[in-house]
Amino acid sequence: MSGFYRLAGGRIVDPSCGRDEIGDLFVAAGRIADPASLPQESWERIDASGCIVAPGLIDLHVHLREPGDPQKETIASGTRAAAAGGFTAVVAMPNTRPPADQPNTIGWIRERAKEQGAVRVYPTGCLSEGRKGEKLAPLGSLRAAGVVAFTDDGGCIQDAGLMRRVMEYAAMLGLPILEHCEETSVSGGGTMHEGYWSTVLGLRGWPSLAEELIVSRDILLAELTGARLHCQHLSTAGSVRLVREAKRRGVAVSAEVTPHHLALTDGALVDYDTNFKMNPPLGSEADREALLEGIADGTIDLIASDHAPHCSFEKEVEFDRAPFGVVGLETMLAVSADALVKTKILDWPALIQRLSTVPARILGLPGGTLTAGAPADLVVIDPNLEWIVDPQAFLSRGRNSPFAGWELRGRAILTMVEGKIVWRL
Ligand SMILES: NC(=O)N[C@@H](CC(=O)O)C(=O)O
Repeated sequence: MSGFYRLAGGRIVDPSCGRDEIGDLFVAAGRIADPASLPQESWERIDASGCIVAPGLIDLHVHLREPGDPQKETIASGTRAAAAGGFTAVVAMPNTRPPADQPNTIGWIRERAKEQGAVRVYPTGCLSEGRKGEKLAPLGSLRAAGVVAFTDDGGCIQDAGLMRRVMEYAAMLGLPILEHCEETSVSGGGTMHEGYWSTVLGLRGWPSLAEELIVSRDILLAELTGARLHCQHLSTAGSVRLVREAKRRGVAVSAEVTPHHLALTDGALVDYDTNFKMNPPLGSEADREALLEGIADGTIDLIASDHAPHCSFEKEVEFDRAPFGVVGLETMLAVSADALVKTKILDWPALIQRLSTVPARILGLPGGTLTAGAPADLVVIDPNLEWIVDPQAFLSRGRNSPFAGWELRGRAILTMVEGKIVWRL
C-alpha cells in the first residue's frame, strides 16, 4: 500500500517527549501511526538501522528570494535544498522584491509554496513599509494573510519610537518579532568584525556594539510592551550576556545563532574570500566561545541557517562590493554536529531539539514531534556518513558557501513531509 511506511530499526529520537530508543516508526496516510492499527504486510519497509529517526528540522531563517530574484533562488529550488538538508519547514524572510509588506505578496508566496514547495513554507511579514524603517507595515492585514511573525530582516528599524509602536501592535496581535539587530550608525560601512583582523586586512570594521545596542534596546522595549522578541543570528559575546540577563529577569526573549558563527571566526577572511562575508560578520574567537556557551546553557534557544543565496557573479567582486550572505540549508545539520556534537557540547537528541522541537515551539508551528497522530514530518539522519561539501552539487541555486571542501560527518538520508518522501540520498 503506498504511503504506509515502516522506518525499521533506527534510533528514534523525539525531544518533544524525551523518547530515545531503537525501534520502528510507522507512517500511515501522512501521519505518525500506531502500528496496531494495520496488518504487518501493509507497510513498506525502509531500513533505518544505524540511523537517527527524528522530527523534521525547522529553519526559522531562510531567504527564498521569491518574489523578485529567481536567479539567486526560487521557492522550488530553496525548498528542495531544505529537504536535502533534512528540513521539513522553513520560515521565509521578507526582504524580497517587492518586500513582503502587503497581504497580496503573502498570498502569492503561500500559493507558490503550495504549488512548488518541497517542504512547508511559512512567510513572515515586514515590520515597516518597504522595510524602510519609517512607517508601520499593515501588521493586522499581514497576520490575516497568514504570516507567522514580523521582521524587517536584512534591515532593522532604527527609530526607537517606531519600534515601540511596532512592538505594541505585535503584542496585541500575538505574533513574535524576529529582529535583525543592527544599529546602522555604528555598523555603517563596515564589512567585517572590527578587531585585530580588520586592522591587519585593512577592511572597514563593524563593531560588536552595532548588534549589542539593538539587542539591549529591544529587550527594554519588549519588557515595556510585552511583545515577544526573537533576536536573529546573534554573533557577539556581549549579545549573549544581554540575552542571558534578560531571560533571568523573565523578559519574553529568545535567540538564534547560525552554524557559521558557531564554526568560524573573522580570521577566516584572511584571503578576502567573499564567501565569508555575511551580516552580521564573523566575530572573534571569544565571541565564538560565548556563542557555544550560550547554546550549551540555553541562552541561545536554537540554530537557524540564515540561508542567503547570491549569484556567483555578484560574489566574485572586491570584498567591499560583494553582497552579505552565505548559503546554509544543505550544510547546517553537519556543521552544527561538527561544532556541537563532536565537541560534546550537545548530544544528538539535544541538537535535534534545537533544530526542530524548539523552533516549532517558538513560532507555534506544527512539527518538532513524532507522537502518534502528528503529521509525518520527519528526517532520517545517518550520523556517521562522511561527506565533502561540494557547492556545485547543491540543490540550492546559491554556491556561496564558506564550507566548500569541508569534510563533514552526518547527513539527512531521507526527508518526509506529511508522509511524502521529499528527499532520499
Ligand atoms: N544575512 C546576510 O548576510 N544577508 C541577508 C540579509 C542581511 O541580513 O543582510 C540576505 O538577504 O542576503
